[in-house]
Amino acid sequence: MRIVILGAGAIGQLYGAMLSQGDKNDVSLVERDQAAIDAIGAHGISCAFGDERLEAHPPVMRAEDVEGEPDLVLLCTKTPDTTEALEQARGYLGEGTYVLSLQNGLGNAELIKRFVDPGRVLIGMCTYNADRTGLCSVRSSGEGIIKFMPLTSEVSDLARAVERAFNEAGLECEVHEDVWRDVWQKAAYNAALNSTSAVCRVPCGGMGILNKGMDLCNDIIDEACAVAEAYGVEVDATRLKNDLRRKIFGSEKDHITSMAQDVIMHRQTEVGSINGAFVRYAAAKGLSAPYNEAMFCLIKSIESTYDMQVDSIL
Ligand SMILES: NC(=O)C1=CN([C@@H]2O[C@H](COP(=O)(O)OP(=O)(O)OC[C@H]3O[C@@H](n4cnc5c(N)ncnc54)[C@H](OP(=O)(O)O)[C@@H]3O)[C@@H](O)[C@H]2O)C=CC1
Ligand SMILES: CC(C)(CO)C(=O)C(=O)O
Repeated sequence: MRIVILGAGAIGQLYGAMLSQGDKNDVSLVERDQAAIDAIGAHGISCAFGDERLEAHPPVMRAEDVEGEPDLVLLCTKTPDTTEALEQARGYLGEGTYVLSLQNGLGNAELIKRFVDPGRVLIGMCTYNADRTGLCSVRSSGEGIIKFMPLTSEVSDLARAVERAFNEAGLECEVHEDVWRDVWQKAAYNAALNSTSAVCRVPCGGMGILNKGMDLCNDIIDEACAVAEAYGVEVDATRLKNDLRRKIFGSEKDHITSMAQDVIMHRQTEVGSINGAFVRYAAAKGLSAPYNEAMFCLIKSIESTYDMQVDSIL
């Protein structure tokens, strides 16, 4: 399968390195950061899974250098960059090209539908984690699952081939007719963990240190799940809260959430499509979502004051 990965950041490098193993797939990455293009071009990608290391050398380029039309475009930019990335991909989005988003947050399918027919939109979620450790290196606990669905709920041969490609690459993956419940649950999980860990600038394990931190995460989850239910999506808040507790004391303890990575690196975050989305979806049903709104306002304030923040007074 010919795959173009849009965004050679943390998760893009993880997928890129794993999917390009062997000779089954023809994988390339598209990146806008020239320093990352140069580093990956010179050294390849290095993925660390504890003491194990995987090295891979997939080609990486700018959008204008992609030749031909891939079978699959795998979106690995942050959500505020999706529109720009797909604009730049217009030249190689062919009649047969599918676009898959496993990005966090809500509203990703709506954005992709502006560029390809709904029949070629694949939407889902991923619980793998990836932390950048350099321009061309990442680390991951290596644990997780990917679930996705065709937006039209018709599971095509291509969707099955995508599922197979991920599984053969060692990334557990399932395609179903409907994974909206998983997408909303993942968004609720991120609304709690990503925003709080980003405010505190700590790895996930840091949120387990104080019961108060866990209580706040649980309140955000309860509120996000109530919004999901208002849209007819049945989510299991208790399971999510247990999952959160298990992961922040276990496999995700050292992971720095993608939103905390953004705040630490002074970048724009995905808070608008995570906590912000719950606030908007709640308002559209006449509900309020005060915990999510507070986290949204805090992260937006942090984002807009990077150049004013004080690290020391001496
Ligand atoms: N990291 C993780 O553990 C997980 C991440 N996710 C999701 O995966 C997605 C990607 O996250 P993550 O990998 O952490 O993000 P990163 O910020 O590490 O990577 C995104 C990359 O996309 C690049 N990019 C932005 N715009 C374009 C463009 N127009 N063309 C080409 N490249 C572009 C960025 O470049 P630049 O540096 O210039 O901004 C950056 O290198 C997000 O939606 C996130 O929520 C989901 C599960 C886990
Ligand atoms: C925390 C994690 C890895 C969820 O499993 C995530 O989605 C992120 O860092 O954005």
